[in-house]
Formats: sequence, C-alpha cells, structure tokens
Amino acid sequence: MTTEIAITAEHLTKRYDNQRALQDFSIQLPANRVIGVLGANGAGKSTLFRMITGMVQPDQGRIDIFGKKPGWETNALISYLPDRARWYKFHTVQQALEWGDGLLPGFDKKRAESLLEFMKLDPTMGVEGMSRGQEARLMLTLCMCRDVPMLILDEPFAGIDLISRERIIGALIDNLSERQQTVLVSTHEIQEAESLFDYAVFMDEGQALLHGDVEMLRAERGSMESIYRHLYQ
Ligand SMILES: Nc1ncnc2c1ncn2[C@@H]1O[C@H](COP(=O)(O)OP(=O)(O)OP(=O)(O)O)[C@@H](O)[C@H]1O
Repeated sequence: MTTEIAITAEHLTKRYDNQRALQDFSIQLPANRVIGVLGANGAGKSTLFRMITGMVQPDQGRIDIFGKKPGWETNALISYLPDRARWYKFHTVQQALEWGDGLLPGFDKKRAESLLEFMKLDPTMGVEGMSRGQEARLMLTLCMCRDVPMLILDEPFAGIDLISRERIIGALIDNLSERQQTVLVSTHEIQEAESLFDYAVFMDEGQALLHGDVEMLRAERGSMESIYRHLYQ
C-alpha cells in the first residue's frame, strides 16, 4: 500500500536576523492523519505552519502541499488556526461566523452553528470582549466546521480550561474520524492531546528530531509525553 503524501519539505531554512526559526528542515508527512507537531517554545512550529500557508517564504529549500507550492490554490484547501487571533473589532460572534461563511472555502454554516453551541459561545457577544478561552473556542469553531482536506491548528487549546479542553479534544476526535482530513496540531498539552494524534513530529531548534507513526513510536519508546521528556530534558 502506498501512503499519500500531504507535505514534502526539503532543506527548509528560515532566519529572522540572527534568530534561527527553521534549519535545514526536511520531512514528508502522510495525508489523512492527525499529526502532532511538538516541541519547546521557539522550536519552529508556527514558522513551519506559516510556511505551509504561504505567509512566510523560506530563505532556502522548498515545500509542497499536495504536490503544489503554497499559494492561493493550496490555501483554498487549508483551514488554518493561527497562533494569534485576528478579528474585526466591531463583530459579534455571529457576525464573525457570517464573515467566515461568506469568505472561507468549505465553510459549513450548519456545522459552525452547532459547534458554537457545543463551545457554549453566545452568538450576540462582541468579539472584542471575549476572554482568551472564548477566543480559542471561536477560532476552533471557524476552523473545525470547514470541509477542506487540511486543517492546521496552531496551539488550539491555549487558554481553554482543563475540563472544556478534554471535552473539545473528545469532540475533535469524533469530528475527525468522520472525515478524510490531514490535520496538523501543535500543542503543549501533550498528555491530554495524546489520544488525538496518530502521527507525531518532535521539533527542536528548527529541525525534526524524530517523527513517525504514534503506534510505532509508543511500542518502541513509550507515551508521547515520555518521549518528549526524554528528548528535551
Ligand atoms: N516574525 C518574527 N520575527 C523575528 N523572529 C521570529 C519571528 N517569527 C519567529 N521568530 C523566531 O523564530 C524562532 C521560532 O519561532 P516559532 O514561533 O516558529 O516557534 P514555535 O515552536 O511556534 O514556538 P512556541 O511554542 O513558543 O509558539 C523563535 O526563536 C522566534 O523568536
């Protein structure tokens, strides 16, 4: 059986002044898997996601998304939850949802509305008054409702309380099992999110230290959390 490849990165390098973000980063990531992208602060996870969405250009190397260079064509296939939220300040939650419906490819409004309910978000609330956790819930709603081949979630659970996080991760698992999607998730909540991943990439200083099938990694080295501790301590 051949594995379909979602992302091919070859020798990607990106520096900001003297700061290394990615350093000769090479990897092939399989399609239709839930891929945990893990690593300490500054490891290069967000930079990789920004490169996949064409927001950042590599200094060297190349990257392909489903065999194409990042651009408007590949971006139409990607639902991206960035590490920082950006809203129209005057929008309510409902207006943010209408905005997504009008603009974002694959937006499923019915699904968005039921997710909004699940996330316990009041549609009449102004986005500017949202707490960090509420903001994270709205971003997840707008991303998860889209029927597109790739989901990129950059620290989607940051700011969400423990009990809600567990509930949301459970819903994500159910949601994803119904669809054929390639999902990349970066998170520092490794223990809680562990059940979500079936593939993992451990990044350090702009490189992939280790990557592979979670089942195989578990059999060889133990839980994702213990691998993480072992790699970074
Ligand atoms: N726009 C930028 N300008 C300057 N330096 C940047 C910029 N973006 C990223 N960097 C630097 O590149 C490195 C990688 O950052 P990146 O945000 O990709 O890491 P990360 O793994 O997502 O970290 P975190 O877990 O803290 O979100 C860091 O040292 C960071 O300071």
